[in-house]
Amino acid sequence: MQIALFQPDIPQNTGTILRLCACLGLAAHIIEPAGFPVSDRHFRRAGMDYLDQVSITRHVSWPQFEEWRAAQGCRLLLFTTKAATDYRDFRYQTSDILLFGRESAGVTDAVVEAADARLVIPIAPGLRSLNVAMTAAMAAGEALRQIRNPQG
Ligand SMILES: C[S@@+](CC[C@H](N)C(=O)[O-])C[C@H]1O[C@@H](n2cnc3c(N)ncnc32)[C@H](O)[C@@H]1O
Repeated sequence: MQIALFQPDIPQNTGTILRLCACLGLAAHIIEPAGFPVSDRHFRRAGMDYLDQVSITRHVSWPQFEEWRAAQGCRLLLFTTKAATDYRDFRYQTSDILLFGRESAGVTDAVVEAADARLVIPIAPGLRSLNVAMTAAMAAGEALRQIRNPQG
């Protein structure tokens, strides 16, 4: 199970998600451009000392990420408010990549098209969306629960 962030633009959210990845043992992927510097140096300056515990791969563009993913043969599961499938009804695999969109604008149509599945965390009617780091935590929690307890 891996986590990918599409062009993140709020560093605090990315930091929270990288910490989640470190604590849960998940690899992280950042698809650039991001709205802030994503070099190791900048993360370290921001005090993210647990960075040593997480594998972070930077992809300079969406096409380059897709090239890498094709070589890996991993499914791409897009979390989006514009999906019909409840994330609890989907069957996850260990090799899946969970993808989350940019805070300000979500993802592009090309990303929506490329995804193997589009999943939603149902929220109260009339409300826009969850925070992206909250979404990542809920998504990773459900996916890992299923993978570690396939009967459950
Ligand atoms: C703040 S939201 C983006 C809102 C953006 N205006 C849009 O139209 O997508 C940031 C990211 O969090 C994730 N997200 C937030 N709420 C979600 C939900 N209820 N279900 C699935 N994903 C969600 C999605 O990956 C989304 O791209």
